[in-house]
Amino acid sequence: MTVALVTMSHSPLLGYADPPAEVNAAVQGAFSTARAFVEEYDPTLVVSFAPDHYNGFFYDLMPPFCIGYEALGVGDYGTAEGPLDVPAGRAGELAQWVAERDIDVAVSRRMEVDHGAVQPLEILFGGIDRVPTIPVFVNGVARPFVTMRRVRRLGEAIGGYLASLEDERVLVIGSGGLSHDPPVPQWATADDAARALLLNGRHPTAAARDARQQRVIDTAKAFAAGTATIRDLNPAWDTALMAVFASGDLSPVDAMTPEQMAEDAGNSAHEVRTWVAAFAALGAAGPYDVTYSFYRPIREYIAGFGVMTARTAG
Ligand SMILES: O=C(O)/C=C/c1cccc(O)c1O
Ligand SMILES: [Fe+2]
Repeated sequence: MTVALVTMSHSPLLGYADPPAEVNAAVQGAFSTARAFVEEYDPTLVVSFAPDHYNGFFYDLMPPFCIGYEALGVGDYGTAEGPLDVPAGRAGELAQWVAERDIDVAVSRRMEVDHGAVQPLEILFGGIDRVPTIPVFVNGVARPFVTMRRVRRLGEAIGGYLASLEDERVLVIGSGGLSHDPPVPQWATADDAARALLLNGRHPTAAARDARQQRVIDTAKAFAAGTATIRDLNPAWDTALMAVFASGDLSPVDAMTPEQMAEDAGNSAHEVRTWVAAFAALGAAGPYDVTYSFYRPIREYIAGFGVMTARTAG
């Protein structure tokens, strides 16, 4: 049994914004390094922890966690549309294992996933159906949020299952974060039209999707120009959290609260829950070494942009 990890920020603006060439080269270099790490490891199974941005999960039924037995990319921001290669039997075993360890997870026999889950698979594998992948939704945008301790325990429970798979080389992916505050609507401040989207905005028309995406693209341009009203990135917060992940002792995340996280690092900083779950899963399989760490605050992408790779030691 071996387990390896890639955690990475995602940004739907990757194909829509134009940062300085040097920044773009640095990000592409980080992706190349992560890709080489994955190619060398050659995983037989991927467990992808990802949030959703009101493309697959809505307030008509919003679980904190969900394991997909089948999954489809929705194709937002030009990402791949269509089925992932989900090993349904393994996904069912995983859900049972986690339930037996007192963690309540929803399951979906038809999970719809957006750029949060799809982008890392495209970057690392060149597609969403190249390697058997179990998608695990971790709510990172829709209040209320479970405690960070709970997320860590979910990761540990999943890591325990992965460690039991003698015949697999498992890669866990955590997608999202770090500090960022993109204009994803929130229930408390949304108008009626936005609330309709948050409640049940599945399968929007092309025009509705374009309008929604254009708003984010325009905000990114304004943010880079220094004229947006969204919360700024917080490199100190981001790098301190990455140091916790690298240390192997995740207990400091238990003290993090949603209120303070939003205050310090923006309303989408909750996406780091996917990193917590991924590192906790890796740590449950044994001590690990971080083999690569990249960080840049990139306003054009509305993202404190981090990439880390790690694997069980020895
Ligand atoms: O869902 C959207 O429209 C935008 C999401 C977004 C924007 C910027 C950075 C991110 O990590 C996002 O998920
Ligand atoms: Fe996101």
